[in-house]
Amino acid sequence: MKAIVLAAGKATRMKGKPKPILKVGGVEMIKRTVNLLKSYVDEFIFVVHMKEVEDFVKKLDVRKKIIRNEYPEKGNGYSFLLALNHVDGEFILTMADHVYSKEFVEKAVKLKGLVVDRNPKYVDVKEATKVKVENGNLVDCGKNLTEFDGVDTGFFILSKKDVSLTDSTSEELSLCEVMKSSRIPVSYLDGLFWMDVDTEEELKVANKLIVKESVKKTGDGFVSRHFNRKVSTWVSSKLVNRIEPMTATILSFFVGVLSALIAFFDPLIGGVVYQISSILDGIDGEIARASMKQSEFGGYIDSIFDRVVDFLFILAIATVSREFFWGMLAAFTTTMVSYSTEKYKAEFKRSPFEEIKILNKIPGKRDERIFATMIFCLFGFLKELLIFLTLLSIFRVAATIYLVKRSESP
Ligand SMILES: O=P(O)(O)O[C@H]1[C@@H](O)[C@@H](OP(=O)(O)O[C@@H]2[C@@H](O)[C@H](O)[C@@H](O)[C@H](O)[C@@H]2O)[C@H](O)[C@@H](O)[C@@H]1O
Ligand SMILES: Nc1ccn([C@@H]2O[C@H](COP(=O)(O)O)[C@@H](O)[C@H]2O)c(=O)n1
Ligand SMILES: [Mg+2]
Repeated sequence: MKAIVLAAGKATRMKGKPKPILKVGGVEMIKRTVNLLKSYVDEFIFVVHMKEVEDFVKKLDVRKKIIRNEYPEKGNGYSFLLALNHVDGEFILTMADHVYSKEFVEKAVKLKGLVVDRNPKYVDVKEATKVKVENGNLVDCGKNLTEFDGVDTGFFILSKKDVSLTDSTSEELSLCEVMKSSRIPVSYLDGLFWMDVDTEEELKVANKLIVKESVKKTGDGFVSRHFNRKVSTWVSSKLVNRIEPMTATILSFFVGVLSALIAFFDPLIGGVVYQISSILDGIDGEIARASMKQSEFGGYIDSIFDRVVDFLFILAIATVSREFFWGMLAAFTTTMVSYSTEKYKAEFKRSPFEEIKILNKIPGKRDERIFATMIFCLFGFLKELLIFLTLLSIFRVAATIYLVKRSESP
């Protein structure tokens, strides 16, 4: 299937900036859409006007045709008609200045016609293009409709036969006019994440929402879900367009090592810095997922660095408290918590947190251990901390093994 991507806008409300190549959530808007669509599309038809956009699109590693629209003032309907000559049969049509979640695209590509949102959660309906539908077809559209059935998401799955060429003689031809005169079919997809980014403010909001959406759905402990992620996503939204995931991984690792070095001299301060490193440890994954830069090596090294930091911190506490027996047990058992879930992924080729949902609730995850460590360090209960970590980790590992065995039993 082909996809037409309209990227010839003048971006008047953003002072003429090349909107399609502005970064949102760490990746250029047009590239985000291409990345989400490329598994469904065998050729992209880009309609461009700005040289910067054309140069960027030329570098995209996809099969493509680039059509220059010399008259952007003629409207996005004119851009669409320029591209229509290059498609046959069914095709996708979307806007280069819209951002969509993966879930939205996965569901939208199975629909027909204009995808309409009856419960838009992330756009200003007053500013949005609203649509009127009769018998499943588009009969009216525009920003000023007072009676409407939903909001135009800027995502279409059309067949060439759906589109009747309009005989409009007006100077400017909007996509709305083309689609209205063709009475194209309409499908509904409600309440999922998508945005039309027309202003600087909407760019900031989209950035924040994409990072917020990038929090992993499973595998976080209680402290991470209810506290750490609130802080890390705020930091990630500030850094997502500026740093790579690996930079964040290395940063949180060094803060973790620093916390252990400090704990050798002052466990109280060391414990607080350890908790800060734990919060920072969420940033690398958030940036990786938001900017579509997840990598196996990134996940691999992120986890290994965490083991090193946890070992060093426990070594510091064992040294200061001269409790090496409990220190050795705490270091071993906390490492086994990670091993017991990562080995599950290696053997069963699935996430234990997806397969055995209760594992997301059982205490003993790293974020919970580190938060508890900070509390024990604040009160100077160092030996008690090592015993606590050992017993909690033994409980978590035993529970994991039991639940894995039970999940495998017929
Ligand atoms: O002891 P567990 O919890 O199994 O250790 C897991 C942890 O190292 C994971 O790291 P990740 O970066 O994915 O998780 C962060 C936690 O480490 C932080 O403590 C928390 O504050 C942050 O929000 C994240 O949840 C590894 O990916 C796993 O492989 C490892 O098992
Ligand atoms: N450099 C990195 C670091 C992490 N990842 C991915 O994120 C996952 C960890 O997520 P957190 O939010 O808990 O940090 C990790 O398993 C990787 O999938 C990455 O791709 N690159
Ligand atoms: Mg991490």
